Amino acid sequence: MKVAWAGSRETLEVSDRMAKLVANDPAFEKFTRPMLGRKELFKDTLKKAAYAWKLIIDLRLSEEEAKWLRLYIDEPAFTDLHWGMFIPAIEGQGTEEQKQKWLPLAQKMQIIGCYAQTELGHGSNVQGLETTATFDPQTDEFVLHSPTLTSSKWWPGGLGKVSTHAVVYARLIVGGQFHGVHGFIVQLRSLEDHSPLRGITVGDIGLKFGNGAYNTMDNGVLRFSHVRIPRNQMLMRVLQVTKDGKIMQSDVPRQLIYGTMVYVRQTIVADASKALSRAVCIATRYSAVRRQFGSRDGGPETQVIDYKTQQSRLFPLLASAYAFRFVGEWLKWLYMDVKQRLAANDFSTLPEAHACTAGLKSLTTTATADGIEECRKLCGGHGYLVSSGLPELFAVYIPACTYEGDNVVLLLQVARFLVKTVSELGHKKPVGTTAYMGRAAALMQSNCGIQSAGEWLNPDAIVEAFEARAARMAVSCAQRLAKFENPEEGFAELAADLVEASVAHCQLIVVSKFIEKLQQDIPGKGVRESLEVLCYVYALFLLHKHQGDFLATGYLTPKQSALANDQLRTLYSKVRPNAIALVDSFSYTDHYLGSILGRYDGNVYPKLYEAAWKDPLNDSDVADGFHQYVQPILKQNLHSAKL
Ligand SMILES: Cc1cc2nc3c(=O)[nH]c(=O)nc-3n(C[C@H](O)[C@H](O)[C@H](O)COP(=O)(O)OP(=O)(O)OC[C@H]3O[C@@H](n4cnc5c(N)ncnc54)[C@H](O)[C@@H]3O)c2cc1C
Repeated sequence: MKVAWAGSRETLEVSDRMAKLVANDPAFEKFTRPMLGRKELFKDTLKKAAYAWKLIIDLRLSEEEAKWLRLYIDEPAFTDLHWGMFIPAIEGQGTEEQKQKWLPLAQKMQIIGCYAQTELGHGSNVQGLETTATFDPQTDEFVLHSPTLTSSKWWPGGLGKVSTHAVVYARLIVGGQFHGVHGFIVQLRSLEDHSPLRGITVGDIGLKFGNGAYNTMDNGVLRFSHVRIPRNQMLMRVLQVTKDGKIMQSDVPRQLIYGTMVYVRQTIVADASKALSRAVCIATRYSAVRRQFGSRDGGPETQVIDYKTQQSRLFPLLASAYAFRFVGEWLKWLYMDVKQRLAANDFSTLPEAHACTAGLKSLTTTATADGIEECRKLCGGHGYLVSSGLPELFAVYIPACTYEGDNVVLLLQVARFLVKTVSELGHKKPVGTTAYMGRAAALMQSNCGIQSAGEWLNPDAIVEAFEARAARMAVSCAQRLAKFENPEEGFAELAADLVEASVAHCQLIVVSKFIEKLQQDIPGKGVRESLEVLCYVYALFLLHKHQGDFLATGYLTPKQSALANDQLRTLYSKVRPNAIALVDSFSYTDHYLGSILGRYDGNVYPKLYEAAWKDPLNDSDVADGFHQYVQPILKQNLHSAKL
C-alpha cells in the first residue's frame, strides 16, 4: 500500500530518505515553534531555510529530492513562493531571452523572488488591480506606481522581509491607453545591504491566524512611487511592447497563462492529500488508543474507533485522502500533457484543463480544511492541544481555500465553463472530464435501477449516478439561465445553484479517477481490495451527504438512497481492521506528523504528560505576575467588604 500511496517504488524511496534526513537532524526540530514570539519564529525559519539550502548544495540533491526535503521541513517559508510561484511565472510568461537571464539567477538563489499580484483593494478581481506600469518611450522604461492606498500590494508571501525581486502584476499603460494587467520583474531591495530601493516601501502585513503556523512567512505590503525598470523586464511571452511604444500580440495565445495556473493548482491538490492524510493519520491512530465507556466485567473500555459514529466521520476522510492522492496523480499527468501540447502550439485542451484544475483545487482544499477540523474534534479535548499537531496544521492549511483563487470564485469559473459546454452540445463534442455531457440526453432520462444494497458495489452504477446528477444539475442551470434576458444578471442570480452544479461535476471527476486508478496494475497482496473498499466509501459517502441532489434531480428514489447508506455502513466494518495499516501506509515520520496523539508507537499519555511540563509556564511553581496581581486579591482586607 505504501507504493500505491507514493505512486511508485522510486518515489517512496526518495520520499522516505528525505523524511528521515529531516527527522534525524535536530536543526529541523519544530516542537517549540508555537511558543516562539514572531521575531524569534521568523529568524528560526530563516535559519532552517539557510541550512536546508546548504544541505541541498552539499549533498548535491536533485530538484525532486529538494522538493521532498522542503516538504518534510514542514514550515511555510519564503522559499515556497520563490520555487512555487516566482520561478514558474517567469518560466510560463517570460520570453526565451528573459528565461535565460533570470532563471539561472533564481535557481542558484542569487536573487530571491515572490509573486506580487493581490492588492489591498483587489484579489479575486485581477482586472481591478490598480498598480500602474506606464511606458516611457524617452527612457525605454516602465514606471511602476501605486496611485491609491488600495493599490498597495498586500499578501504576497516572502515579500515582507526577504525577497530581492518580485513578479509584480500591474495595469500596462502605453501612450495613455490601458492594455490589460501584465507581469513585470521588479528588483525591490539592494543586493548589497538588502535595503529597499528608491521609491519602494515594503514591509510585513502583520500576524496571521494561529500560533506559529503561517507566521513563519513574511506576507508583505509593497508600494511604488514612480519606480523605473527597463522595458525588457515586462514578461513578454504573450504581449510585447516595442522600443517605440507599439503593442505586439505574439502568436502565443493569452490562455498560455492558464498553463502556469494548471501547474500551481495541481501542486495544491497534491498538497491537499498530504495535509488531509496527516490529520487522518493522527485521528485514526489516536482513535485506536483512546478508550471511552463500554467496559464489561472490569475489562478494557471500547476503543473509540469502534463506535459507528466515529467511523462514519473518520473513514470518509481516510477515503478522501486516498481519493485526492489519486486525482492529484492524474492532474500531474494532465499538466504534463498540457505542457507537451503547449510546446507543440496545441491549445485545444487548455480551457478544459484550466476549469478542471480550478474546480479540483476548490473541492479538495475545502474538504481538507473541513476535514482537519473534523479530525481535531474526533480527538476530543486533547485534539485542541497544540501538541496534537492539529491546531497548527489547521491554521497553516486553511488559507489554501483562499490563495490561488478563492474557492467560490473558482467554482463560478467552472460553472461558466459547464454552461458553455451545455450550450454548445448540439455542435461541439465535449472532451476530457466533460465528455459525459455528450450523453446528457440519455443521462437526463435514465433512472437508477438498483434494488439491493449489494448492487451499489458496482463502479458503473456509481459513475452513472454521479454523471446523471452532474449533467442534470448543469442542464437545469443552463435552462434557467436561458430564461434571463441578460445572461450576466441570470448568472448572478443563480450563482449559488451554479456553484452546486460545479461541485457535482468536480465530485464526479474525483470518483471517476479513483475508479480508473483501480483499473490499473496495483501490485501487493490485498492492496487493490482495500483500495476498492475506500473507493466505495468515498463515493457512497458523497452520495449520502448530497442525497438531496440525487433525489431532487430524480435519478434516485429515497429507497435507493437508503440502500446506498446501508452499504456504506457495511463498508465501514470492512475498513476498520485495516484502518491503522492504511494510515501507516502514508509513511509519515513522527517528526513530520508533529503530533503526540498520532505517535507511531501509540505512547500517548506518558508523552502528553511529559510535554505539559515543558511548557514555559511550568518553569516555576509560582508564575511570574502572581505576586503583583493575584496575591493582592487574596490578601485584601475582607473585613470591610460586604459579603
Ligand atoms: C496566506 C495567504 C497567502 C497569500 N499569498 C499570496 C501571494 O503570494 N501573492 C499574491 O499575489 N496573493 C497572495 N494571497 C492573496 C490571495 O491570492 C487572495 O486573498 C485571493 O485571491 C482572494 O482574493 P481576495 O482576498 O480579494 O478575496 P475577495 O475576492 O475579496 O473575497 C471575499 C469574499 O467575496 C466572495 N467573492 C468575491 N468575488 C465574488 C464573485 N464574483 N462572486 C461571488 N462571490 C465573490 C468570495 O467568495 C469571498 O467569500 C495570499 C492570501 C493568503 C490568505
